[in-house]
Amino acid sequence: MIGILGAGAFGTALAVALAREGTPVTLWGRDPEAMAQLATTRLSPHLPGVDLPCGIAVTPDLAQAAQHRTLLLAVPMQSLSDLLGALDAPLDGARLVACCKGIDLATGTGPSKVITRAKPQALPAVLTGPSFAADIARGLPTALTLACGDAQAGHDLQHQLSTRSLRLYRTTDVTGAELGGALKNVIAIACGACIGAGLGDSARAALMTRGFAEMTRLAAHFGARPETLAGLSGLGDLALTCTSDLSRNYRFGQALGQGQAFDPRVTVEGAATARAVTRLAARDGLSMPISAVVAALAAGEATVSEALDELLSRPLKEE
Ligand SMILES: NC(=O)C1=CN([C@@H]2O[C@H](COP(=O)(O)OP(=O)(O)OC[C@H]3O[C@@H](n4cnc5c(N)ncnc54)[C@H](OP(=O)(O)O)[C@@H]3O)[C@@H](O)[C@H]2O)C=CC1
Ligand SMILES: O=C(CO)COP(=O)(O)O
Repeated sequence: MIGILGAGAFGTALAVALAREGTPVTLWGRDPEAMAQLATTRLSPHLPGVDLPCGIAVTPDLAQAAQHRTLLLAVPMQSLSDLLGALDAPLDGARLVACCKGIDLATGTGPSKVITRAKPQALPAVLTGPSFAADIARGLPTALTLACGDAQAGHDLQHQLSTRSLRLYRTTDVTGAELGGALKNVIAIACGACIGAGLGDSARAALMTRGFAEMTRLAAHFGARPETLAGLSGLGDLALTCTSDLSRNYRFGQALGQGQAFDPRVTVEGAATARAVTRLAARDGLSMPISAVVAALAAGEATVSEALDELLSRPLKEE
């Protein structure tokens, strides 16, 4: 049995994929009314047209959902710490799999360190990589990365969470996997802004490539392996998110590029992560120019044309 904490798009999609293949799931959401409605209709507003299989038990009771030994944490990055704080049990030995992508603004760390800080007796892992919730819920083929510092536990989780259409690759490089997933959202905002402002596909290819260089630079600084960044959790997710209208980060960037408003209720992980990255880069003396302009753009502190000037006026250098 698996507990999924967070009944938004991703948590619900993972619940559907697992339950469809016979794994019983307890899906927890914080809004009792929404959970009661989900239990009755078996339809989630996050996944139109997808029926919840009967193997999913829906609950607003956090303690009940958290009884399982494997818990998928599917809330936005900036809410992860609050969610863990709301869990009274120490969760000794439980496998806590972060499904969020980002860097925690309060601590400047990724989800695995947030988990360890809150629940030192639990085992942290990360599930990340290129996948839209809608695709997973429809049973379309997807490949993700399961990262866990404990190789045996990672192997077990890989088998527990893989389905016929959801194929998990494993790694012990947790830092690389979580930084790839966090940073690709920042670059996706830049690419969305580029396309939204009519700067063209060539400029987007340049942003993706130089963005990938930034991702690799920051990740290497924190001890990640380059091959992890070149895998599903880095390059794979960068390619998906920088080129698809299904991405919220990309659409947020497009709205910035077009000078249009964007619904503040939509989860856009890259905005806070760009700020967190900019702080880390300033602290550690790293060059992260695209992240810096995305942080300024997202905060309304720069226009797209100012951001472009900033990037294009940098000194010419070796690739
Ligand atoms: N959607 C996707 O395609 C994918 C998403 N992800 C990642 O998954 C994570 C979650 O995204 P996603 O599910 O799409 O986001 P959604 O906006 O669809 O859902 C977020 C859910 O988290 C809940 N939530 C927010 N804050 C808290 C909190 N403090 N305590 C408890 N619950 C909370 C929300 O509850 P409420 O409704 O009550 O506000 C909502 O149900 C993100 O990090 C994202 O990057 C990863 C891969 C794919
Ligand atoms: O992480 C995702 C795809 O892998 C989802 O991207 P968005 O959060 O930008 O929608």
